Amino acid sequence: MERGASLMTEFLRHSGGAAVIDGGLATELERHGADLNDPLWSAKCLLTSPHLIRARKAVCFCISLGQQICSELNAKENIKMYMDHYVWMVSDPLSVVVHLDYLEAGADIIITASYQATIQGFETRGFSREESEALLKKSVEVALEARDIYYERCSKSSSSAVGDDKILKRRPILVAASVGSYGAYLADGSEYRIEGIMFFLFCCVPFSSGIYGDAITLKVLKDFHRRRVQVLAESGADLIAFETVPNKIEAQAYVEILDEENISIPAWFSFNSKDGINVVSGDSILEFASIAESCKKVVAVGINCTPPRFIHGLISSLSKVTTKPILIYPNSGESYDPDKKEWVQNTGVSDDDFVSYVNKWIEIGASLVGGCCRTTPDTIRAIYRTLSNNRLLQPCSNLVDLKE
Ligand SMILES: C[S+](C)CC[C@H](N)C(=O)O
Ligand SMILES: N[C@@H](CCS)C(=O)O
Ligand SMILES: [Zn+2]
Repeated sequence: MERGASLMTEFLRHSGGAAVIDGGLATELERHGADLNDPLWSAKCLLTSPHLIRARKAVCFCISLGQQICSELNAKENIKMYMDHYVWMVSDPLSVVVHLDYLEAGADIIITASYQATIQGFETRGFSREESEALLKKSVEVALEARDIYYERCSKSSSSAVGDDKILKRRPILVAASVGSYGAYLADGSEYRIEGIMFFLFCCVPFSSGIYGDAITLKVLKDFHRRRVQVLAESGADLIAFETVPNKIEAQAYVEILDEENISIPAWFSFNSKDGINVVSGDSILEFASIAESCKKVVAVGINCTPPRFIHGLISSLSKVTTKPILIYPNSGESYDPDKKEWVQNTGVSDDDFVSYVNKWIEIGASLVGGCCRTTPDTIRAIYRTLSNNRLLQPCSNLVDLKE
């Protein structure tokens, strides 16, 4: 069996046959006060990292002076102890907080803040190629750091759950490096809405979302994504999450990159739908699924950022054509206004309604369930509880055990 395929099979086995994906990252960052009205959207939070990394070095220096526990004394444990206290200050605090909130809500998989992080997008903001690649890596480092802190909290906790509803249970946790589509880079919501308008110089060209116009060929998409995927694959993430894929040409580009570039970690493919029948561009789900099916490195296929009411039908369609585990992480059902970069509130479903569907989704074939935009740690906690009542959790201390 391919190493990647066995990773997901083993992960699901240890998770009792069903695993929990985290919830919306960007919208949760916003709920904590981040202003993401920016072409980089959630990736804007990564821009703080260069000076924060420098701050981390400064803290080590101060500690070494004051406590004489610098590296020449080889007192790494002491440094680590002090670092634990400073980690909130010296890391990208908001992303760590959000990843940790999801882990403590029961998520088995956390997805990095790289959805709208692209080398091209960072370069437009004046970063060099090297800095842009470092920012991509930073998105994974932040998630890995959150996982480490989480495991440490689990070790310190005497029970698997504490009074304030935090789930502190040592279990296999995967870090999935998000790759948003070319449409996400365009930052006009074109990966999400059906119709859009693109302006080229003085002419106005209507296009179907996800098609991007004739100039954006398979080759252009491969060239656009190649280096980003390579960097994320070498960053320490466990898998790549190709998310909110709006059309089959982009799925094909991803498959070819995975196959041609010797990408060392597996991936999942997740499309979104506005009608419950096709992917956003109007391409058929069956074609999308067959592209994913053709690639051994793709270890799960599914649907994200799609209203919950469409999920049942989409799982039924997918389950007829895929042999891979099916993942679903719907949004709250609210609509997105791409021009204002805002969600239209009160158009979605409550957490109770969302969670009431979960067992049915599992029953008809989903194996990985979480939430996308406008879902919160509360949504994920409710999913965890629902699934915990049904799944048979098998003891496994961490991913290292899992890989062995
Ligand atoms: C899936 S949509 C909500 C993501 C945000 C979009 N790419 C934008 O920049 O507005
Ligand atoms: N992983 C991304 C998906 C956006 S559709 C996020 O949660 O922000
Ligand atoms: Zn979303």
